[in-house]
Amino acid sequence: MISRIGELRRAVGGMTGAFARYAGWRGVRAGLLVAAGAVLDGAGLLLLVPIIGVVVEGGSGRISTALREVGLTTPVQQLAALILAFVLLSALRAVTLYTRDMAIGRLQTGFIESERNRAMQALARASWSQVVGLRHARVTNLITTEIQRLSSASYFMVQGVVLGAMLVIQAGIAFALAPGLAAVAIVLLGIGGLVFLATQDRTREIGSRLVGAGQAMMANAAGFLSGLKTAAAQNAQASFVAEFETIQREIRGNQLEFQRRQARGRLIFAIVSSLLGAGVVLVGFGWMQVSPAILITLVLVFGRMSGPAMQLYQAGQQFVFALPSFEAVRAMEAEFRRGADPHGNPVEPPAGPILLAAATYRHPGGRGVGDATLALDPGSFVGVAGPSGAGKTTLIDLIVGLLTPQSGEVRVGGVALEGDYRPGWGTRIAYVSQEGFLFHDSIRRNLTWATPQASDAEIAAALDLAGATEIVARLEQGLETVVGERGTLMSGGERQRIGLARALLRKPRLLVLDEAANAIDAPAEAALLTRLKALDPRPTILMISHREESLAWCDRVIRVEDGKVLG
Ligand SMILES: Nc1ncnc2c1ncn2[C@@H]1O[C@H](COP(=O)(O)OP(=O)(O)OP(=O)(O)O)[C@@H](O)[C@H]1O
Repeated sequence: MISRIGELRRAVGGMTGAFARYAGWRGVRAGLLVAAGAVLDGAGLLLLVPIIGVVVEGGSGRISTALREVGLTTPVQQLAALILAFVLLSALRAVTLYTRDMAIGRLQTGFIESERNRAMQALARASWSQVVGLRHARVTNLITTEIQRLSSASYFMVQGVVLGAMLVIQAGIAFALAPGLAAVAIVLLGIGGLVFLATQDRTREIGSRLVGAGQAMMANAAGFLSGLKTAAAQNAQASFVAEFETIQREIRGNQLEFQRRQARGRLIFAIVSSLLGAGVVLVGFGWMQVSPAILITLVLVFGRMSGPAMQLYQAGQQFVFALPSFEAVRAMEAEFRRGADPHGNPVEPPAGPILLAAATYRHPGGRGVGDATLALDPGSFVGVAGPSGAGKTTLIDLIVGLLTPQSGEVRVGGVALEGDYRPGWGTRIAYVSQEGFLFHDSIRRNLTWATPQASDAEIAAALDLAGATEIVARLEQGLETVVGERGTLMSGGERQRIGLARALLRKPRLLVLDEAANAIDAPAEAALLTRLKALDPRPTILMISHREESLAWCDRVIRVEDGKVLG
């Protein structure tokens, strides 16, 4: 049990530490506001003693004596003064709580934003070899659903701090009023806290299972959506739906179990706290001869404590339940950071040829490219050919700097493609894939995604070069037409031309065409390649293709076979 509590403590420490590091001095300010709110709350409660004293006993306490000394002799005068003080205190408390809640709200939303940004930055900086094996559903789930749960974890964590501060002050008041009685109640509360801790590893486990089920649900939905056409054509939707339903059942089961635990907690708490209240009245009245004003105030204090104590219990449970989301988000981030390149300022490599000297990259499993030696002059138009799985993409990934050779070297303009040169080289590359990679937005936004400053004239020139002017002219809304998810409202050839126009708009030093024109008919492709060859200045063009008639346009063709680069 000790080790389980230790593990839970470490997990709680991880999240609270992250929050504290994010909050910094703003956290100190919020903490002071929390403390001030609790103190004012306690002061309001303490003021009840003289108020009840005046009402019940006609004013015999120390405060009544002090009030008499300043000229407030009748109980009505004293009550009026005390109630005025109470109202002022309540107003001050309300203002403090407002400021506190705003400060906490800002911290909480800022924390979530920073966690989301951290995760995205880590993803953006992760090495390609890590990213390539990534389950998209996992990332999507983590940066949406799990970060949302993390948001509720941070809410309950902060709420726990606020409630804890209130309880400490109230316990202090109870202790000041009747030390013996309060000590017993406080010890019992402490035992309750320990029991709580010891039973929460199960709550955390349910939370972890929910993270797993959430990822499975996202993977199912993503798989279904990406294979929608195939599934619909083959009437195979039922298997996705069946899997989806199974995952839903698992999610519901976990959520129900958590709710059962919460409800059971509330039940036990309600019984124990009413027994405690009854015990306080009986013991205080029967044995300890506590004065009525103090006894009534004590009952009010305990009554007032039971709500926050119950909320604290529930907040603690909710926090532990959502904690695995924080752990999952941070685990993903750590995974990305492990293999990431240190990022400085991108520096463009000097002009000059691209050289590969015995560059080798082997994927897990041993396939890839070995001992590739090659020189590509600026402005050359080079074809890359070879059977499927031969290593063409791996070779290109080495040239563009997505992969770092495990041995050998890639040099651009005389410098090794390392450190700041790698991202710098990336800024001068345009990569066009077979799919065209369009996202659900207008053609204009798709075109200017990497070059937001591009003018209309530049856009028109790029569309012309890619042979896409006609395509856009045919559309009622022209450049403002939305292309659908992954460009599905356009044909394959149209997508490829828009993708190519976007690449040309970048005016790259290296243009990679990865089967980027295979959906365009042969005469149109010939016209396109003629225009590309005539570009002045011409970027180095690397064109992967399986079509011999396309490769015939190149100045030179490199053949890749079984991981070996020939020519
Ligand atoms: N991330 C990876 N992990 C493990 N093996 C990989 C990975 N990426 C590629 N491979 C393997 O390395 C070999 C070369 O792959 P590559 O994608 O470079 O081939 P290719 O010539 O571009 O093929 P295609 O023409 O089919 O696109 C293949 O056998 C492939 O299965």
